[in-house]
Amino acid sequence: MLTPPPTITATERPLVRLERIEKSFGSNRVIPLLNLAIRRGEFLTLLGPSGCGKTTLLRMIAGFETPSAGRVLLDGEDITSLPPYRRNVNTVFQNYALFPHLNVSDNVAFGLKQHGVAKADRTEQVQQALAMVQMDVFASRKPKELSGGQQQRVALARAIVNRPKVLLLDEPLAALDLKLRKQMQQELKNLHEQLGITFVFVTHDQEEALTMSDRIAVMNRGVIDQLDAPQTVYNHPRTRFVADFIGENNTLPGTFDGQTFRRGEVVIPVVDTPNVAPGRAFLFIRPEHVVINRQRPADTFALPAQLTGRTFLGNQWKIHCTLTDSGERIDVAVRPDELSALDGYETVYLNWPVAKATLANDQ
Ligand SMILES: Nc1ncnc2c1ncn2[C@@H]1O[C@H](COP(=O)(O)OP(=O)(O)OP(=O)(O)O)[C@@H](O)[C@H]1O
Repeated sequence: MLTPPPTITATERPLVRLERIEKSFGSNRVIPLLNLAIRRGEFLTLLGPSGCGKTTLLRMIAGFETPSAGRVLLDGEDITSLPPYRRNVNTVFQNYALFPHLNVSDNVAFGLKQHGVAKADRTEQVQQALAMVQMDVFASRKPKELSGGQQQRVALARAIVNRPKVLLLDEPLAALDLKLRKQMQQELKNLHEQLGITFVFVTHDQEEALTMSDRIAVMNRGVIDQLDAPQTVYNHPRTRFVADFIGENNTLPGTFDGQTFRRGEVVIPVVDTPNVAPGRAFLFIRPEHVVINRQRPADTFALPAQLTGRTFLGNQWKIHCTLTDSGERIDVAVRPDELSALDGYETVYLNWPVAKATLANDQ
């Protein structure tokens, strides 16, 4: 007997759905064809290099841009042609965009006033929102009397005060210095947990994406190459672009025969090969997973290599190796206390735990 399909409950239905979205500016096709389902309550990050279309995508959810084709759905409702103020979403921008002539409270109250919320309710909601971002003590200051981090907190309070269904964040921390940025990352995560609303966060900073997100959509020229949890994106990159963009990876070209990966004479066992077609393929292995053997191991594969250089990185050294067969470079991360064991060796044999490598066809 066939098992009946699972019933989709309201909580499982995606909160935001982008259906067959396309976007061009004149002849510049920024988003060729994109589908994306954003889960209710998740912290989703759009990650990718400058110009890949992250902001354009976010602005289409916000309503500041109209797709050239396709639909935007919020909670099942088609909002494609609704103006921003009629959508139950708010945006926080990199440059804060506060009204300079209004004090902190009035900045946060502005939207509520526009929507006709009564004064007493307004005061209470503003107070609550400011308290959530620890800015209640600055309620009567003007934006120019605040630091960048404080202004961004006010912008956040303004965006959450009416409890939108989705909070869109367009590189909100990019203008802050590193220390403050780290602190605000944590605060944003806390805010997300407290509010329980859906966050869609844009960044080109992979570390920020890895630490903050429930899921990351890695974008490459308007295409989502991979949409997964941070650990999956990091440990199992599905394309060469993702492997290069997230953290550091050694990339080795070769041939996949359906079971093993071959480079000339060397046969390398692989296990992480979902959707990899036989033929030309790339193996990705992180520097921290490569093992330098001084003798050729008898029981497993090994790639002969020369040690050609080293770079000090504080808590680790990066050892640069050149593969004997091809001249390609492989970097290996070692701890400082492991370094002296390599002295005097020029030819070594590289391998790695089979499960640590990922394979992909070039895309
Ligand atoms: N209003 C516009 N008119 C014309 N071209 C635009 C417009 N907005 C964006 N673009 C183009 O669309 C492409 C994607 O831009 P977008 O701002 O979405 O990228 P991004 O990934 O957010 O980059 P960044 O990290 O630099 O902000 C770029 O080539 C950009 O020049």
